[in-house]
Amino acid sequence: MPNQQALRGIYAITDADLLADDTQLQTAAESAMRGGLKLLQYRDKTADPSKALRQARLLADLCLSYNCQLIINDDPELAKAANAAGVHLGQSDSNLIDARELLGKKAIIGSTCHNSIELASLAAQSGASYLAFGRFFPSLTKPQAPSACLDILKVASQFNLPLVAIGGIQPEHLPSLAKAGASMVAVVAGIFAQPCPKTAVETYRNIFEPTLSFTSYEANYDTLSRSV
Ligand SMILES: Cc1ncc(COP(=O)(O)OP(=O)(O)O)c(N)n1
Ligand SMILES: Cc1ncsc1CCOP(=O)(O)O
Ligand SMILES: [Mg+2]
Repeated sequence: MPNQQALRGIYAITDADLLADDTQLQTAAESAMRGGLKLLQYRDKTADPSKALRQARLLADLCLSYNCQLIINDDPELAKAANAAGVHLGQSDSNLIDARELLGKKAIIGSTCHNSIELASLAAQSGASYLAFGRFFPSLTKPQAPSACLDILKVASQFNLPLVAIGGIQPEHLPSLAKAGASMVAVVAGIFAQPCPKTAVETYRNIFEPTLSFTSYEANYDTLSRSV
């Protein structure tokens, strides 16, 4: 299991349409990491298991060099095979408790909660490492994703878990998301549809990170845990 770091800051998610082959994936992911990315999700819905394993391992190697944590979307077995830091599970994916058993207590396991405090409560009880809400804004990557409103983040602070906001997030949205309680923002197109992912990550970080210190769930934590 790679080193654990605080779950806060920018969370980039890859996209198979935007990054069509291994070279594009590697180049874009490395560029994002050179911009200071510390959390990356591998998301490929094309369901080709051999490609998925090859690319997940490629990203895992790259993440090691940049001290970035790799999360695999949907697939706990792939996360294990690639020695990733964890997995992100939606409501139609594998069961969180089974994934925890497979990956161990140190694994990062995220759960999609859409706009629902009931789903968040279930995920928290099942041992989720973070709760993801969204989509907050129109998204070209997943236009049909159920929408969420900022208030859900405020209500979800009761779980004392890192809260992720996702869906159409642009730099100008960051102050309101941080103020509402997001400790991470998950971004696909805002980073990987840009000509330079490094510059994009720097732009998001420069706006989000200073705001976070005073507004995230970590405000109650010892400053030592603030280590993006
Ligand atoms: C950080 C983060 N949040 C939400 C999702 C969406 O997961 P899911 O609902 O399972 O949808 P797909 O991504 O599988 O289409 C995510 N991947 N990451
Ligand atoms: C996977 C996912 N789940 C809800 S919105 C979304 C896509 C986010 O991508 P983008 O940042 O390009 O809107
Ligand atoms: Mg899923």
